Amino acid sequence: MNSDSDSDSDASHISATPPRDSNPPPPPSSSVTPFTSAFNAKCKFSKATSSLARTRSKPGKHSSRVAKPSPPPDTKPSEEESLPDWTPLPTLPYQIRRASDQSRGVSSSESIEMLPAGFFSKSSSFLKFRGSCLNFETSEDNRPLSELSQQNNVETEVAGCSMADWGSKDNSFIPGNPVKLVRKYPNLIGAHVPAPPVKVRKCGGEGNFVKLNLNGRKRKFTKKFNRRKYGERSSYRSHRRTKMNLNNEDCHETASFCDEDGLVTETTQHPQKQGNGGAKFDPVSIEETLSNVRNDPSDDNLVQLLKLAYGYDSFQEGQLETIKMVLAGKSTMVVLPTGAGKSICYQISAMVLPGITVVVSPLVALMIDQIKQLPPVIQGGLLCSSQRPDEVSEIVRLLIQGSMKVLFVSPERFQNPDFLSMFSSGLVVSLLVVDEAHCISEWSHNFRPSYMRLRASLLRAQLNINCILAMTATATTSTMQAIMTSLEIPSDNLVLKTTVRTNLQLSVSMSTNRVKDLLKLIKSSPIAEVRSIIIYCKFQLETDSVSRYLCDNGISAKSYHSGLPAKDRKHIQENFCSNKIRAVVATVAFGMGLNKRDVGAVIHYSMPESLEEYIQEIGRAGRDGRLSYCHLFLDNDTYFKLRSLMHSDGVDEYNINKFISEVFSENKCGKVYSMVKDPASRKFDMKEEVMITILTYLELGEMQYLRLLPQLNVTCILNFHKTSPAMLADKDIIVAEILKKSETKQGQHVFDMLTVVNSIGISATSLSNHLQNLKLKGEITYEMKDLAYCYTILKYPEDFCSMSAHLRKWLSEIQTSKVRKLDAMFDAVTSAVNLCEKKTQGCFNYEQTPCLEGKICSYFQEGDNYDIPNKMNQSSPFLRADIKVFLQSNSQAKFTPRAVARIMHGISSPAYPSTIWSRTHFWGRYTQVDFSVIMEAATLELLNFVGKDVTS
Ligand SMILES: Nc1ncnc2c1ncn2[C@@H]1O[C@H](COP(=O)(O)OP(=O)(O)OP(=O)(O)O)[C@@H](O)[C@H]1O
Repeated sequence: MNSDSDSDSDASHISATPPRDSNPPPPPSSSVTPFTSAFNAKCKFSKATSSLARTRSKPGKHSSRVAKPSPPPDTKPSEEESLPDWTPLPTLPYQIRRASDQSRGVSSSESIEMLPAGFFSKSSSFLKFRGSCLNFETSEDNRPLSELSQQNNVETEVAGCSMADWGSKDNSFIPGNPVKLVRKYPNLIGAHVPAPPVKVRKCGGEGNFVKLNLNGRKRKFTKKFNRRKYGERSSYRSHRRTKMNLNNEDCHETASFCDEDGLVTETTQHPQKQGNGGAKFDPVSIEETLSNVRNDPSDDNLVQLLKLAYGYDSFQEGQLETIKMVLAGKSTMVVLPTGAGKSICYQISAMVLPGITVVVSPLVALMIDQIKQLPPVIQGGLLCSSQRPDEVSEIVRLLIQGSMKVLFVSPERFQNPDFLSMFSSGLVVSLLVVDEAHCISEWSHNFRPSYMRLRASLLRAQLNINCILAMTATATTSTMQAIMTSLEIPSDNLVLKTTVRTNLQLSVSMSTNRVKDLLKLIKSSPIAEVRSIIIYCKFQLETDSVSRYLCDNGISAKSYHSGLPAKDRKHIQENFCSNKIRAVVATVAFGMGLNKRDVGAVIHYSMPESLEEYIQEIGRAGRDGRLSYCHLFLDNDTYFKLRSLMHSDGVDEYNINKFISEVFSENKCGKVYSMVKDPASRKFDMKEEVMITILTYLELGEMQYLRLLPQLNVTCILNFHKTSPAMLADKDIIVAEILKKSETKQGQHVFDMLTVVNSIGISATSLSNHLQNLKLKGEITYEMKDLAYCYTILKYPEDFCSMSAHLRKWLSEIQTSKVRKLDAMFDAVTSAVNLCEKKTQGCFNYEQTPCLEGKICSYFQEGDNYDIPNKMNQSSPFLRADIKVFLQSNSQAKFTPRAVARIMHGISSPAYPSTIWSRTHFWGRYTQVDFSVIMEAATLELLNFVGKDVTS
C-alpha cells in the first residue's frame, strides 16, 4: 500500500481484509506490453496539464478546455502536491455522485510538432537492378565489397556467409574453406568449430499441405544428418547428467563493453555474403539464370539462381515449393519456423517477376533489417512517415524507372491517398507479401487493426494485385484460416512445416528466486559456455534490474526496451551482434527480425503471454543450426500480473455507444472530422488501441461507415513575422481564411486545421504544405498540437445500440482469446514441469523438449478450443465487503463495474490512472480472483449504491 494512502483519514483504511502487503503493486509503468506502454504514456500525460478539446469545437478550444482536477480516491492532496488534472469521467450507468464541477479550463502545455505528411526515406544501393532489362550497374555508392563487410556488423556478415565458409580458428569467414557438415557442437564461447549449414527436414512429397510434426518421438529422419542431429540431444542429456551443476559459481565472464558508435542505415548495402566457396557475385551469370528461370522455373534453374545470388547449395524445407507456387501466380500461405528462411521465398520471386514486390511489414526496424539482408541483385527501399520529401521522391523515382524491385511499407500506408495513387498511375505490382501475416487475425497473439486493410478485395481494387504471399512463423489453425480467408488464399496453397526448429532444446523450471536462479543457470554448463544470450523479461524495470544484477556478478549484459532512446537501442543491438555484449536483457521489443545466427541461448526470465510469443522469442536462438538452449523460469506472480493486464483493453457497451455517438454526432458528406486522441481516451475510458480498432472496424468491417485519413495534429498556433496578418491575407486566400477562423491569444493566432480545411475545401496535406512554405519564406512560425484521428463519414449507422452490442461482443471475444492464450502458455509450461517430474514423456532433468513440443504441437494444430485450466480463484469471502468499503470511501467518484474490477486488479485505465488510484490500498488486492467474478460483485455493490443515491 502506498504510504500516502496509509494516512487516509476517510473510511478507505477500513476494509474487510487486511492489506495484502505493505507495498503497492509494482507500477505497471514498467511493463512493455503495448497496453502498458500506453499506460505509461497516460501516467505521464496525467501529470501534465491536459487539453480536453475536441476538434469540432471552435478554434482554440483544444487548448482552452481542460479536465477538472481529480479528487484523489483515498487522500486529500496537500496544496503543494501537484495532482494530475481530474479527467471528465464518462457519464456512467452506475453513478454514485456527480463531481461538482468538471469544466474548469486550463490550456495545454503540450505541443507536438507536426511532420509534413508523406515523408520518405532515402534508399541507396551500390548495385542497381533494372527489373525489366536486367542490367547491372555499379552506382556511385559502390565500394569494395570487403570495405562494406567491415562496415557492417557481424550480424550482417554472419548472416551472409555460407556456413561452409566458417572454418578458421576464430570462426572468421574464409572463402572456400569447406567444413564437415556434422552438427556436433552447440553455440559455445570459443568453441572453435564451424557451424554446419542449416538443414531441416525435406518436404518429402507431402504436397502443399504438410501436417505439423512436432513430436520428437514420431519424427521421421530422411537424412543421416538429421538423425545425428537428434541423437545429439541424447548425448547432450548424458553430458548434462554428469555436468549440470546449477551451483557452480566459479565461471566468470570477461567480455568487455565497447562504446564505439555503430551505424545502421536504411540503405541496401550488401556485404560480400552468401558465400559458396567465396563465389563472387556475378551479375551476368545471374542475369542469364534469371532469364532461364523465367522460361522454365524448374528446380534446377531455381537452385542455380539460389547458388549465384546467395551462395547456398540447396533450398531449405518449404522454400522451393513456395517460390514455385508464387512464380505460377498462386497466392500462397507459408507457415515456417522462425529462422527457416522465409525471406528468400519472396526475394527470389521478386527477382524473377517483372513488376515490383511490395512487402508489408509491421515495424520499421523490421523493414530496415530486411533491406539490409537483401542480396546485391535486389534493390529495396521503404516508405515510412518519418522520411523527408526528397527521400520520398527518390524512392518513387526508382520505383517508376524500374530500378527498385522491393518496396517495404507498413499496413497504415494503405490509407495514404498519395501512396495509392502511385499504383493507379501505372506502377505494376507483381507480388504483395504480407510479413507477420498473423497480425491480420484477431485470433492471433498480435492482432493489428491496420492489417485489416490488407483484405484481398481491397488490395485488388487499390493496387490491382493478383498474387499474395502471406508469411508467418506462428499461426494456429484458426489464425491460418482467418488469414487465408481475408487474403483469399485457396486452402491448397498452404506450405506448413514444423513450428519449432529441431536444434532448440527447451526447458522450464519453477522459480521462487528468479534472479538468483538465472545467474546460476548462466554460470553453469552448458550456458556458461554460450557466447550470446538473450534474456526476455516482461517489464521494463525488470530488464534494468536484471541486467544490473548480472553485470554486478560478472556477466556483461545490457537492458533493452522500448523506453530507451532509439539511438541507445541501436547501439545495444549492434554491440550484441558484434559480440561486445554477451547478454541482452530485453522485453519483447528486442528480437523481431534479429538474425544473429549464433545466439546460443534464449532465457525467459518472465513467461511470455502466449505460445506464439514464446516460439517467436526462442526462434532467435540457434539460427545457425547448432544446438541451442531455451530455458523458461516459471513463477505464479508473473502469471497473475499478466492475467490482470489482459483486462486492460476491455471496454463496456455503454462507452462504445457513447464513442460511436460522438464519431457520428454530425453527418455532412465530404466533411473531414476529427477526434483528439488523448481527451477522447479519457472521456470514454478507452485506450488508443481500442479506439483505433473500433474506427478501423467502422471503416473495414462488414459495412463501410467511414474512411479513416492519416492522423493529424489539429490545433495550430501561428505567429506572423515579416508581413502583417492583414496584408498577407490580402495576397493569400488561405491566410485570409485562417484569420477568419482563428482566435487571437497574446498575439498568437490559434485555429483548428480541419475547420480551415473544410471551409476552403483543400486537403489537410495541402494546408500543411502551405504553412510549411510560408515558414520557409520567413513569414510565419507555427506549432501544432492535439493529435487526432481524422475521418470522413460515408454512411450514417441506423442503430447505434445494436452496433455497440456487436462491437462489444467482438472486442470481448478478442480479449477472451488473449486470456486463453496466456492460460494455454501457462498450462503448457506447468504441465511440462509436472510431467517431467514424473519422467513419463522422455524428458530428463532440465530438458523438457518432448513435453513442450507435444503441447505446442497440439496447440497449433487444434487451437485453443479446449478446456484450458487456469489458476484464478472463482470467489473470495471478503470481496463484496471490500468493494463496499472502497465505494463508500470514494463516494465522490463514479465507477463502472469494470473500473472497480480494474482497481482491484491494479490495472490503470485512461480514466482511472494508477497515478491516482494506486493510492487506495485496494489497488491490486484481488489479482488472484477472476476478473469477471470481481465485475459481478462490483455490479451488485454499485446497484446498492445507486439505490441509496436515488433514495437519499
Ligand atoms: N537455403 C538456405 N540455405 C542456408 N541458409 C539459408 C537458406 N535460406 C535462408 N537461409 C538463411 O537462414 C537465415 C534465416 O532466414 P530468414 O531471416 O529469412 O528467416 P525467417 O524464416 O524469415 O525467420 P523469422 O521468422 O525469425 O524472421 C538467414 O541467415 C538466411 O540467410
